[in-house]
Amino acid sequence: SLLLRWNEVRYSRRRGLPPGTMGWPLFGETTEFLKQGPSFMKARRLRYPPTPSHAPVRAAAVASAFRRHPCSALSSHAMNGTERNATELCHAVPGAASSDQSFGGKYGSLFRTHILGCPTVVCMDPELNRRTLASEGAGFVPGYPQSMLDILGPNNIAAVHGPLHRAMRGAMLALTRPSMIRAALLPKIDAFMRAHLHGWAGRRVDIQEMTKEMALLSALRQIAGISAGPLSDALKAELYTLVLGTFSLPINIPGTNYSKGLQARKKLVAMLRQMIIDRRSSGCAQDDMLDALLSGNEGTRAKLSDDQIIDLLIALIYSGYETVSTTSMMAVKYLSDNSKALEQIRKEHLDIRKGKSPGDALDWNDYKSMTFTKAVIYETLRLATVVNGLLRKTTQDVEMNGYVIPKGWRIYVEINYDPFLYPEPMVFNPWRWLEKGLESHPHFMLFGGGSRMCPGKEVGTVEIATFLHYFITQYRWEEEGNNTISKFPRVAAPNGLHIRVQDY
Ligand code: HEM
Repeated sequence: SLLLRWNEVRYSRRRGLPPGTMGWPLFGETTEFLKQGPSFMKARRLRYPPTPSHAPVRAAAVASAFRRHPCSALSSHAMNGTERNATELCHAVPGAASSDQSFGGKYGSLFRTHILGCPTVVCMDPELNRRTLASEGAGFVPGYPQSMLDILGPNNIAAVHGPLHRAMRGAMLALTRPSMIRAALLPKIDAFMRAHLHGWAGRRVDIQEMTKEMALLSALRQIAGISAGPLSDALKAELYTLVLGTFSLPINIPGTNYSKGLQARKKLVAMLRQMIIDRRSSGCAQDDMLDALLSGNEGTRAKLSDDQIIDLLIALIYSGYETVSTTSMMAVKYLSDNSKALEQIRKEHLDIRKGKSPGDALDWNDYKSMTFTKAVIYETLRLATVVNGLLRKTTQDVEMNGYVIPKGWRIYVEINYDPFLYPEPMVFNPWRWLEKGLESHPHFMLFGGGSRMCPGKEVGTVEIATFLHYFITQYRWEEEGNNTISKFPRVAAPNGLHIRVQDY
């Protein structure tokens, strides 16, 4: 009790912090957070009253400065010190007032806690969140856990800022832009999915295992034309270990997931470096992402060094792997549990096949017509995502809603369960995406926002949609056995998700 009390008193001495509890010294409330997940947020949303009335520090001054300068019209170069200070803070006060009004002003939207080794402010106000993500450089940088930064490498896109981030992001966007998907990636994805889903009828399939393999092999094919075989098996083994390491405590003792993750990184880097050497010496063009990166073609303009290309390839594989695999697995699960949604999505895909012979591939127009499929994918992502919240780190004291968030704290941007944006947020309801144009809503953040918005959004959605197309039009299925699924902090079926598959 004394330790808990001491820890609270320690933090409550700081003026201007949002309400909240800090838990145990060092460990904070990490255990509760990891155990309870969304309920942890919900309980605190209800516990703390609306924020505007709290605004204890300089709120009025900042608000009046902001009134003189609508955020969008400001350029930081043209401002004097006071004004700049006011704008840096503007994502707090005015946004808070307006968003709390437009979102009902019913619940608290900010609270402090201590999770994942850092003092953290959890923000559940969609407008504040949007502004936080849009404010890289003005007080916020990505705040990914140390283990992730160490294992994904010094040139990882998540770890770099400024011009290097822009160069790496530019290279990645050039590889994943819609014209590339239409011309080069979709045909590869289509051919891969057909082969991957071939011959499942009559089998008991662990859909978790199959979607993992699918996401990895599909990415490897797009990146370097690698098909299933010894090389993909070796890459797979190292990647699985690397992923586990990125979600661990950064203690480098042999045997820990962190230490194994670092070893896996070393081996992956060696394999990718060899791949680059082989590709250069072979001299033949292969029309894949690696070729584009090595030649600086396809608008990847700024030529990257080999080390940067290697970390970019690791980022491409890592970012697309768990996101695509778990969403595909969970879409199958939600469709199994919801016959009305299954009927509707199946009709959409059978209609697409009507105009085609069995061997015809999906084209861009087919993908664009998959309205309900996209709704199913987004709803699945929202409810069972690997990206539950986004982390930012403050690089200076920052005001939010009139509270002062100290330099070096983390902001946890909660994106998926806002009850005003998503009424009955815990219910699987894909139709909500058809009603209000939620995808173009400014508070749609399933793929992040601002200058870190996911560059793989469209490729990832195309992969999941193509997988669902061939799965749903060829097969029906039933769940078998006692499958359990945990959704937080990672989506996983610890003993697999088994289904019995039959021809449709
Ligand atoms: C459907 C599945 C996907 C989801 C839900 C998703 C989600 C996200 C989110 C929320 C972010 C923002 C992270 C932040 O702001 O801290 C992000 C960033 C990123 N995503 Fe995705 N992603 C998906 C698929 C992909 C795919 C397939 C790729 C690769 C082709 C990819 C590559 C990246 C990269 C490289 C970043 C970092 C961007 C930067 O820092 O500039 N993602 N993703």
